[in-house]
Amino acid sequence: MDYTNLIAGSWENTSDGCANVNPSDIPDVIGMAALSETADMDRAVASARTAAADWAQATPQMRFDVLDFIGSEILARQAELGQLLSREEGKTLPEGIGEAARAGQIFKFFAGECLRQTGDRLASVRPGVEVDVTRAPVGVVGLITPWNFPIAIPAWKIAPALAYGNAVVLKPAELTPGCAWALAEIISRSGLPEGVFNIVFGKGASVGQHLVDHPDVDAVSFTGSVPTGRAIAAACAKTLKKVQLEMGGKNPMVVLDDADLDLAVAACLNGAFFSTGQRCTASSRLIVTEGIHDRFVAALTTAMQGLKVGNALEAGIQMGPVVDARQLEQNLSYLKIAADEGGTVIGGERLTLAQEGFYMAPALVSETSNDMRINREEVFGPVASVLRARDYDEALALANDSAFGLSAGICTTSLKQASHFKANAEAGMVMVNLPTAGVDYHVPFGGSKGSSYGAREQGSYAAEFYTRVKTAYTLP
Ligand SMILES: NC(=O)C1=CN([C@@H]2O[C@H](COP(=O)(O)OP(=O)(O)OC[C@H]3O[C@@H](n4cnc5c(N)ncnc54)[C@H](OP(=O)(O)O)[C@@H]3O)[C@@H](O)[C@H]2O)C=CC1
Ligand SMILES: O=C(O)CCC(=O)C(=O)O
Repeated sequence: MDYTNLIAGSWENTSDGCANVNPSDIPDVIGMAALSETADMDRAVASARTAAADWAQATPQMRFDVLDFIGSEILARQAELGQLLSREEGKTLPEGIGEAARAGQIFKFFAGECLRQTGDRLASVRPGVEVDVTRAPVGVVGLITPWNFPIAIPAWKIAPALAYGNAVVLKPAELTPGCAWALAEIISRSGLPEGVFNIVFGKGASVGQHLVDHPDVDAVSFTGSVPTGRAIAAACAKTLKKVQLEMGGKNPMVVLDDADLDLAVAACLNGAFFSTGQRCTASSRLIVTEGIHDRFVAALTTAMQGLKVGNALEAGIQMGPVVDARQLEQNLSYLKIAADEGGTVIGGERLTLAQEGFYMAPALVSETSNDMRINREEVFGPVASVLRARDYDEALALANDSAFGLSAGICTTSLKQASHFKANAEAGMVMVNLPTAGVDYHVPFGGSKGSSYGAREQGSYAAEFYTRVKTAYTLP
């Protein structure tokens, strides 16, 4: 399978390619993705620019029909797309199918948004003058997406971009081109005018950077690592582009003495290890009060060690492989750093299974302190650390002592403490008796502090980024 660029409505052949490797079974090469050059990106941006004006004028019905078509087809093909996703990214098949379904639902939600136009007609402070406040598309938006949600994240950027009348250039992650191409192929048959949506495969450092720097791009939405996000924000400032960044997390999950132990263990098992821990919302710091600490660590260790690790496509597997060799090395090196700094590492061995893949056992690091690197830096693997806290107040202080602020959770049966935590946790998303990861598609997503920058993604709040507010005065 060749994953080729879609520019101005044409699929383009390219000579060079980058292999799409199955992390569960390394010899399984799923396809080859175009290794584009900056000239390809120039043509994609030019195509979007040419198509942008007409799409900005498209009726709500036209936009609805396009997005509804895309959502319906993704939902109808969720099993097949989920299989491709799990094969190229390594999350388990139920997780892959669930993510594909989520992508379909996102397009359906934003199809509805096309019809829910909002605006204000106001009286002016001047007699006889009318004031209209409306939202206009931003223009050409560049979307840069990571490998860990290879269909849902492109979906939650593309769908609002199109719904609010923008033209798009997508640069998906090199590690997971298959889902991005499948999504582009559906979009190419949706009735969307040619050139409104373009996809360019290739390296972030070359074509991704070129998209960010391009003077004809009006806005950039990015999800990925902190260093790349910061560099993109700096580059966007030079050309005064709108920019939206979703980056890392070091998400705390507080477990209080009064928590339902089984529920807390289930929430932490899910939050820390499902999707191989490769979620920016993963519960990576488990902050546990004294009275439940030892029982919690023992129960979570048993549950973690019971997780069936293996080929993402096999039935019954609960944790797939790590996405690639570099990420596996990063995870293992953080476990070594944690041990060197005095933590007790449980699990986390590299695994050799029947198939050659990037496998490791999930890991818990107990007896840690919040100044250790394992608690300050994002690992992005199936690794969670445990911190002891005297009481709720200390647990909250530890939770908030982080450069990140994406998601924060608490397990408690106390309404008082749950309410206090919701109000005082320094995070964009707060979960009570639920994992820190796994969010709804119709409400805002994003964090505070070093996790996010710019307007929120998802739900109707996405309009903030994908539109510009226009104020018009009329003397009739
Ligand atoms: N918050 C999150 O959801 C995610 C966080 N991460 C974190 O980032 C670490 C590294 O993962 P990685 O995939 O390399 O993350 P990156 O931030 O490097 O990549 C994310 C996206 O940005 C692109 N990109 C890379 N460099 C540039 C650039 N200079 N200009 C424009 N686009 C660029 C990448 O392209 P390409 O892939 O082709 O290089 C990819 O599409 C992980 O270990 C994890 O800690 C990773 C993924 C998601
Ligand atoms: O937890 C989720 O549902 C979404 C996580 C996410 O967007 C990410 O890891 O990039």
